[in-house]
Amino acid sequence: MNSKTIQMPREVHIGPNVLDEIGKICKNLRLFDEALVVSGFHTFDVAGRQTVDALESSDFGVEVVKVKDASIESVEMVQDKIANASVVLGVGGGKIIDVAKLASTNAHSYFLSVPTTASHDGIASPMASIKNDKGSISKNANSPMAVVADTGIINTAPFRLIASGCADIVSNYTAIKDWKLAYRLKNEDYSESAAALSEMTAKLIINSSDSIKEGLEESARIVVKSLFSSGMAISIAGSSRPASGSEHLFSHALDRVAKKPALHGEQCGVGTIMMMHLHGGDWRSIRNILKTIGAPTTASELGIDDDDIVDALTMAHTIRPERYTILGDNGLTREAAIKLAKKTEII
Ligand SMILES: NC(=O)C1=CN([C@@H]2O[C@H](COP(=O)(O)OP(=O)(O)OC[C@H]3O[C@@H](n4cnc5c(N)ncnc54)[C@H](OP(=O)(O)O)[C@@H]3O)[C@@H](O)[C@H]2O)C=CC1
Ligand SMILES: O=C(CO)COP(=O)(O)O
Ligand SMILES: [Zn+2]
Repeated sequence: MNSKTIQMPREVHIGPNVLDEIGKICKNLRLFDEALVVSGFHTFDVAGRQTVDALESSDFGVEVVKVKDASIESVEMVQDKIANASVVLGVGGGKIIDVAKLASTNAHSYFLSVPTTASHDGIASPMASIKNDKGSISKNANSPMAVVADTGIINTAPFRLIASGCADIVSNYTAIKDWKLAYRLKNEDYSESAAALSEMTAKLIINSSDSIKEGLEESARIVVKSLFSSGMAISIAGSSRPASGSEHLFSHALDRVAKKPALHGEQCGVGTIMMMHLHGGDWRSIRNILKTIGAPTTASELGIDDDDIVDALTMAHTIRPERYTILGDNGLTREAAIKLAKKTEII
């Protein structure tokens, strides 16, 4: 049997005010001297500056780089700044964490994931989703050495971001159905334990959906823990398969065609409703869960034109042709896409 390596974070720090401890956390991990903080144009004010202050008070020299998008150019820009840094800290949402994760992997530097929101399950995963002119590619990267999730900060993020994180997890349901299909039809590698963990995480969010409320620190904690365990499913699989199927291809396609795309998890949630219908599953219950969480369930709630939904449905299968899903090798015809989006009341 072939050997396999599974990477997991070494430490997870979660709770209010853990960000103030980040200097000590780095030192306990035997990281010293120079640190590079990668953050976003909003998230620097939310948590980046506080990260710099905490590191400086533990005697780190700190450089800061702000990133706008999750492109390969951003990864290269960050990589160029790493030079002497013993550790790279990604402080922000999904795109910041992905860029810092991949740049630190390429530069053989350690990486700490410091999420400012619970909007995506890349917080602890060993993958980075990088956008290019074809949509999105999933690149292997090192898992973070540690995750420092300050639920006091995450809790103050707009609730829309937390609801989006829940929808990203709900999408595990169709991702697993697609994965099983690819296993049966294409003999693709499949991991029972990764699939079970991914589905269990989605169930956990559904069972907690009534208690996920705006402004509750406990809600932020539940969602972060679920995103973390979804990331662990990705670690076990060694690919994003357990958390990304046809619904994610639809979201990546929307990122290309929509004038103003919505949040990643929001788009994946709407995609899950439609892909569950294609799988012959209970799409209405997926829609009800998303509604309970407060995530969008229609094109207009996403702020996306009906035509863009249909275009994204017809091109989704082209985004990662190697990832077989319910969309098959040829995808949906325009007529089938319109029928699907209407039947599920997305448009
Ligand atoms: N690697 C993996 O395994 C995975 C990767 N992903 C990827 O993650 C990305 C989605 O992440 P997501 O976080 O939704 O999107 P973004 O990283 O684009 O963040 C969305 C917006 O939220 C802002 N923001 C973040 N935190 C706060 C806060 N506390 N208060 C106010 N604003 C805040 C960001 O600000 P700013 O402008 O400062 O960035 C940004 O404007 C996608 O690119 C997706 O492909 C998703 C799942 C798994
Ligand atoms: O978003 C992800 C899992 O939620 C990662 O998936 P992708 O590989 O499709 O970018
Ligand atoms: Zn996702």
